[in-house]
Amino acid sequence: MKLVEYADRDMMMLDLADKIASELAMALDREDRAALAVPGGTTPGPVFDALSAVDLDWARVDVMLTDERWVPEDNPRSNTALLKKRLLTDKAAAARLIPLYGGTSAPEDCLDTLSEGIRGALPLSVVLLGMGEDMHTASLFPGADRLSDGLSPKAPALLPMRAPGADEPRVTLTAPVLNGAMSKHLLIMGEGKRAALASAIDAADAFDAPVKAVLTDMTVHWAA
Ligand SMILES: O=C1O[C@H](COP(=O)(O)O)[C@@H](O)[C@H](O)[C@H]1O
Repeated sequence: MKLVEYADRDMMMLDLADKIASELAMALDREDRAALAVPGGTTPGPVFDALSAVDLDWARVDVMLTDERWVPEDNPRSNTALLKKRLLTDKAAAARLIPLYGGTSAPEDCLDTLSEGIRGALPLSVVLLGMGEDMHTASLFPGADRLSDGLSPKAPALLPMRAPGADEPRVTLTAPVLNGAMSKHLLIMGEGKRAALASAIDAADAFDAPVKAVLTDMTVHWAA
């Protein structure tokens, strides 16, 4: 794992967007298509704003979330709504969205269809992850009902996840899919998350600190 500390948050967002854009461009030089997975939540919006304006052959890029809260797009907690509003706009509007929400009452009811779409886009060229102060990443939460399945090297690409720390059912890309990305970035801000990262590094295993499962070869981007 490599930790990059930035003097300020704005600089971090712009630098990170630039890095992701060049990694996608390199992937498109090698392959017909590139795949980018990004988090939801409160942190990545400014990276999305910067990325969406980048000149790239977006029509050859598949974009998916690392995880989704099982809520419709008109719910303010919808990660898909954030993605559509802040990333899949401007030049990046030409990218193909691989959905992680299927509109059924439970994720299990359309898991096969969603998984099929994801499998067709793998492996990921670039993954950008977020992290909560509870050390969850994507929707791999401490204490989640299927955490052990999600951390397994034999995990399917996508799993439903329910956890005491999550307000609603989730779906999440699993550890092997996240770790299979050619390039991995973790974006965190503030002292609380910096301390959480340190705790995860020191943790005995990933069950109490799921982000630990994806830290190998990770670049962590942090600003106070
Ligand atoms: O619930 C989620 O939380 C994490 C962290 O979100 P943040 O608001 O602290 O940035 C996020 O990475 C994940 O995609 C999201 O579903």
